[in-house]
Amino acid sequence: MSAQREMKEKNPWHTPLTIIITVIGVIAIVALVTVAVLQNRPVPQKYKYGIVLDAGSSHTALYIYEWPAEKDNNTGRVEQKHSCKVKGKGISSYAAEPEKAGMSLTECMREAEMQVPSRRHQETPLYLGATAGMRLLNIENREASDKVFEAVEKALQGFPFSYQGARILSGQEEGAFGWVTVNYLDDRLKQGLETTGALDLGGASTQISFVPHEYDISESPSNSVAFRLYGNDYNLYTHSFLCYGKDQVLRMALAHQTRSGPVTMSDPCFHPGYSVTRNYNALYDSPCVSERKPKEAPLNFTHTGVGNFFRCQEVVKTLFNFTSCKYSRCSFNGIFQPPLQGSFGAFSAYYFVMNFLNLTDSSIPLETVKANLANYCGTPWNQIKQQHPEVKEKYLAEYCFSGTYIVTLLTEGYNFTKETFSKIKFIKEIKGSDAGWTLGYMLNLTNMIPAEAPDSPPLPHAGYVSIVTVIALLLFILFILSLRPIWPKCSKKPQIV
Ligand SMILES: Nc1ccn([C@@H]2O[C@H](COP(=O)(O)OP(=O)(O)OP(=O)(O)O)[C@@H](O)[C@H]2O)c(=O)n1
Repeated sequence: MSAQREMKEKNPWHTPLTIIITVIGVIAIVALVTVAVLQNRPVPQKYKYGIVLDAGSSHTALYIYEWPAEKDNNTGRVEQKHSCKVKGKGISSYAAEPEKAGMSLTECMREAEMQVPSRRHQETPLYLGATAGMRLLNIENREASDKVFEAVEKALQGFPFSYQGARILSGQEEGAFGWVTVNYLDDRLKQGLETTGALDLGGASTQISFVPHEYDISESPSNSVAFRLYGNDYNLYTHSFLCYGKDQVLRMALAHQTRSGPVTMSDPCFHPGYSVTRNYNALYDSPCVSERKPKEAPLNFTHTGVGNFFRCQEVVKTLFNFTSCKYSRCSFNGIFQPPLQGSFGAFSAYYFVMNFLNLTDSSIPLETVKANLANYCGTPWNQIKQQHPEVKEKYLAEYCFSGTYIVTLLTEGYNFTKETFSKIKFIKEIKGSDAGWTLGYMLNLTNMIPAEAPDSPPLPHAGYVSIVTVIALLLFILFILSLRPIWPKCSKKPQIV
């Protein structure tokens, strides 16, 4: 009994020093892991914001973007937080009463004040970019266009954001930024994947942008834009056709069919039974058609529908000039276009129209698209109105024309074939953000896409904690092993001292 007690007393594990060292070691390791976990736990996310107003020909839209505050240096994803459609027409339609252009933005700007946390207002950049409507007004009446901008600037400066200016984007910028948006949202730029082309159809202009494969696009410098993004070089082909947006091209089609100044015009692009009175002066009040105005014409003409897709296609084709091309190859109107490459995203009015016609599914063959359009255009106007009582008549009447224009532009204009047509995806948005030029514009102006690839990201939180824990455990085991000299000897024989 006394020998056993003596054995216990001599067991080195039970010396106070060993116990103290072990306890301190364990506490130190637990403290190390705890500090690492607490110090690096994800803090509640803070965001920064940017606002872009897209002053289009048909309407203005406001977009609010947000991104994690710590990561505006290239690694955080910028996403659309909110959008607001300005009531009424585009700012270019306020040429005669410019103050109203400024006032029209108030409601959406108030929404923006609510959406962006007030502590971020002052640092939030606010941009306004105007597209083809203002390009046309600027051509037609420079003074009026300047007055509209003055009014818009004044209105925007009255809000608490960091106003960065209002300007007209060139067609090249509009095309290129649309391409940046689509490829940024698809994560193709950061990953260096093959890019998607961008097809944008507005009210007054239309853009095509893509990176051609092994084709020298320098033969037309005005159609090429060079980018270095995330360490990759891109030579982008882009072109914007002014007057080939869906509203202006409709004017051109009506002008073409009324060039002799008739009292009544039968239009294959409108449904049978459709009939409205149109004013000649109003129709020709645009630089896209003003030169075509007939010398002698009555005040009005009666616009009636016939509803024939194939004849409508013939009308649309007359709006494209295929005769002259000074480059190795052209799309139309003597504009250089390299061979189409890869897949395309088609947005804005491409989407609105094809979505209305139930033709956004890429698996629908081109021939079926045409057959559906032929059927749709041939449907009597009364029946169309009955089927879509919720759609404004003005828009409803134009879908036959718009659908025919889209198919003709893509196939005859840009040379999509029945094989390549299936590579077009009609899209409204990508991962919750609208497809369009605004996001690309803001990313560019805020330098949020770096030319070089960002440094590889630090370890994620979970990885960091795991590594600290494993290292701490290893240290603990090493510590225990270092105490080997004072470990009790494992012998069956009691150790008699
Ligand atoms: N639900 C909708 C919304 C818009 N549109 C039409 O789509 C066209 C283009 O709209 P948008 O992309 O907003 O063009 P804008 O920016 O106004 O034109 P642009 O870029 O040429 O200045 C316009 O004819 C508009 O009437 C439509 O058919 N259905």
